[in-house]
Amino acid sequence: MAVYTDVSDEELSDFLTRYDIGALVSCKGIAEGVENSNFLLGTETGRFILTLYEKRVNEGDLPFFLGLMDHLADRGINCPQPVRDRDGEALGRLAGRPATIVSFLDGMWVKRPEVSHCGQVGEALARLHKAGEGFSIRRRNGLGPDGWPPLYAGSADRADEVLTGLGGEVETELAFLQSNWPKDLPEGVIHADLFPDNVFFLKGQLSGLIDFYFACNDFLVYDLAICLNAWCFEPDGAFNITKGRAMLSGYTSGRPLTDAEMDALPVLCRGAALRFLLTRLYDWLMTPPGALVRKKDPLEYYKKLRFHRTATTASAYGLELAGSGA
Ligand SMILES: Nc1ncnc2c1ncn2[C@@H]1O[C@H](COP(=O)(O)OP(=O)(O)O)[C@@H](O)[C@H]1O
Ligand SMILES: N[C@@H](CCOP(=O)(O)O)C(=O)O
Repeated sequence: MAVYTDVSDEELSDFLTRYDIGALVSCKGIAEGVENSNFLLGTETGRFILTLYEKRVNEGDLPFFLGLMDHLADRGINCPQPVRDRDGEALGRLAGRPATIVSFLDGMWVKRPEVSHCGQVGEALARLHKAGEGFSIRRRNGLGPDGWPPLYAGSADRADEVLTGLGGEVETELAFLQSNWPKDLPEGVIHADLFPDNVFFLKGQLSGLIDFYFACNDFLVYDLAICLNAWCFEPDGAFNITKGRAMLSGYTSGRPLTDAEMDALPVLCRGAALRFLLTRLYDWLMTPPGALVRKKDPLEYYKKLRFHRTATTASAYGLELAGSGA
C-alpha cells in the first residue's frame, strides 16, 4: 500500500487551518499507488486528495507537476487541481514531507481494459498533448534513454536471479536503443505513466486523468508507445491489435502522426517496454522485505519487449499505413 508517512490528527488539523476548505471530517489512507503517500480527506466542503511526496520525488520538480496540473485544468483536461492556501501557496509541508491538497476526481480505473477504453485513452492522450502546449516550465525525462544505463547498473549484478539470461538481453537491448533511438521528433509535455490505474472512467466514458508525477518533456509519440504497452496487451502476453488500432485511431483523430513518428513507433515501443522493465526490475530486487510497496512483475515487460522486437513497422500495432492496404 502507499502510505509511507504517518500523519497525526493534530498535525493534519493544524495543516488544514491554512486552507479555506472547511474542517476535517474524515481521513483515510489510500492503498493504491506506489510513489507517494496519499490520503482521501473529507472536509465540511467536500472530498480532496492529500499527497505527501516521498523520497523518489525530487522537490525541485514539484513546481513543474503542480503548475502542469493547473495549466491542463485551465485548458479543459479533467485532472486534479492543486488547492491553494490563503497565501496562494499550493505546496506546503506536513509530517516532515512536502505536501499538497488536490481536488478529488470521481470515477474508477478499469482492471480489464476493453477496445472502447483504449480508443478513449488515445483520444485523451492527443487532447493532453495539445493542452500541454505553451506550458512554460520544462522537465527533462530522467527515465529516458540516458537514464536507462545508470538505472540498470543498480540491478545488473542480480538480473539473472529473475530470469536466466535476462542481464544479457537487457544489455543487448540497451545497446540497440542507444544506436537506434530517433532524433528530432515533435516534442512536448508527456504524461509518461498513463497506465490504466491513472485513468478514470464513469459509466464507460473516460472521466479524468491522474498521477502526473512522471510528466516531462519528451517525444509526444513516446507517450503513445507507453500507452500501447500499458493498455493493449492481454493478460496472456499477446498484443491485441484491435485495441492498438482503436488507440492509434483515437490518438490520430486528435493529433495526426508525422511519417517520422510512424516510422519510429516500433523502436519507441521497445524503449517504453525497457523503461518499465528496468524500473520494475530495480524495485523487484531492491525493495526490502516487509516494505509496504506492491512490487510489479518485470517479466511482464520483458515479454512485451520481445513482441516489439518482431514489429518492423507501425502496422504491427494496427496503424494503417498509406499504400500498405493494412
Ligand atoms: N485526484 C484524485 N481523485 C481521486 N482519487 C485519486 C486522486 N489522486 C489519487 N487518487 C487515488 O489514489 C491512488 C494513488 O494515486 P497515484 O497518484 O497513482 O499515487 P502514486 O503516485 O503514489 O502512484 C489512485 O489509484 C486513486 O485511487
Ligand atoms: N506504472 C508503473 C508504476 C508506477 O505506478 P503508479 O502507481 O505511480 O502509476 C508500472 O506499472 O511499472
